[in-house]
Amino acid sequence: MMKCVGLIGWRGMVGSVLLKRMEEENDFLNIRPIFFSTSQCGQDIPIIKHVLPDTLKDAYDIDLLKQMDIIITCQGSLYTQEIYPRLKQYSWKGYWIDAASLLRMENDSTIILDPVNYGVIKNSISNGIKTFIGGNCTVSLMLMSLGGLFQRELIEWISFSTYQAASGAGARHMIELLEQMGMLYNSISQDLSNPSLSILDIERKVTQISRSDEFPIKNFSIPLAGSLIPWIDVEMNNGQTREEWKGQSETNKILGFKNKFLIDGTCVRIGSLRCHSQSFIIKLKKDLSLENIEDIIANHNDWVNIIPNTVEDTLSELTPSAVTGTLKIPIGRLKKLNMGTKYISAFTVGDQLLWGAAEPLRRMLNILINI
Ligand SMILES: NC(=O)C1=CN([C@@H]2O[C@H](COP(=O)(O)OP(=O)(O)OC[C@H]3O[C@@H](n4cnc5c(N)ncnc54)[C@H](OP(=O)(O)O)[C@@H]3O)[C@@H](O)[C@H]2O)C=CC1
Ligand SMILES: N[C@@H](CC(=O)OP(=O)(O)O)C(=O)O
Repeated sequence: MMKCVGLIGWRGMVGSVLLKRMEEENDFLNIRPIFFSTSQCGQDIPIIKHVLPDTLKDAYDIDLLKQMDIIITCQGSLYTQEIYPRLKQYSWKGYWIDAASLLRMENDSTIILDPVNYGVIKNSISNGIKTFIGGNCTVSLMLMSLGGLFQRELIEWISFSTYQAASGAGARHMIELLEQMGMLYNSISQDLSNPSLSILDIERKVTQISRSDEFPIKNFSIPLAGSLIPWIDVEMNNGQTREEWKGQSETNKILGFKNKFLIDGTCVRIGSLRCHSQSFIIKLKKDLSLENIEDIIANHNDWVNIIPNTVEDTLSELTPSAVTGTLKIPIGRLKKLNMGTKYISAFTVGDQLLWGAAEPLRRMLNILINI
């Protein structure tokens, strides 16, 4: 019999990317979906291929939620915090698949990224684990790109610098970034064709506008357009931000280890829309040739792709604008560093709403409906 799957948070940014992917891959042919909403209960469900018309159910209706074999939620940590303990209190035996970070580090949850940790996921299912959580977007994208080096345990440590898109902060932040860009352009659009003004006159005007009271900064709290923000998420007690802390802690949990891999760096918000990029300095345990390293990386999964370290290939394949909206995981700028033959650099780009959020969830759903 087809499994009854409750979908919550499908209307949001991550959830709508998830629905689109499920529709593209005909996932709805294999499940009996029930759509929930925290705010639109009673309205029609979205029109989706292979799904019969129905009305939205109340996402706080515990009696109905209890009847689901699987619940997949992209609604966020507040919803998880309210509903998950109540379901557990009622000894609900279904599977919980969640995009939110709240339960990621719990002992009875597994972080899901099956091209990287299928074995860990299978073991968890065999051991009765019922809670499967999508990883942090930056961590998942790092593992999709460097999975081969992790799998062979060739990494001594990684230092990262990230270039994270506005979408990671949520839809309202993306809108604000575009409003900031628009306001900056509108303030100088006439000046650009005025030959008597120098670029520094124009820049001064742009800077003044970005520092003025009318500049839209409600969500980011400071300008992002034309600037960057070297701080993501809350402060930890060791100087790291929580986003930086996730690099080592989530990576090790995903791979089934406790602090085996040393990973640290700086996370930075930049003005791209939905692709996170990351620059890595890696110390390897062995001196391997670049060709060997490239083979190990390229053979790890179907989405990672080595971009030759040339200007043409880098500019055409290794940018957010080339990758946005695709499942591609390009990795390039691979080279040995002056520090020694075991030190390499690499640069990767990935869509943080696909591999960084929605795709691992729909793949986990498929693993569960096939067991
Ligand atoms: N943004 C990201 O990159 C990532 C997010 N996550 C997790 O996923 C959670 C959801 O994130 P995200 O999708 O960005 O959140 P959104 O704010 O886009 O959506 C969350 C919910 O808000 C409600 N909502 C209210 N008004 C609207 C509207 N106008 N359009 C769409 N939805 C609306 C919907 O619930 P309803 O239909 O019930 O009203 C929706 O499910 C996050 O809290 C986080 O835990 C995880 C990884 C990455
Ligand atoms: N914090 C990430 C996005 C995100 O939602 O991460 P997490 O799922 O770990 O809370 C970013 O801002 O880019």
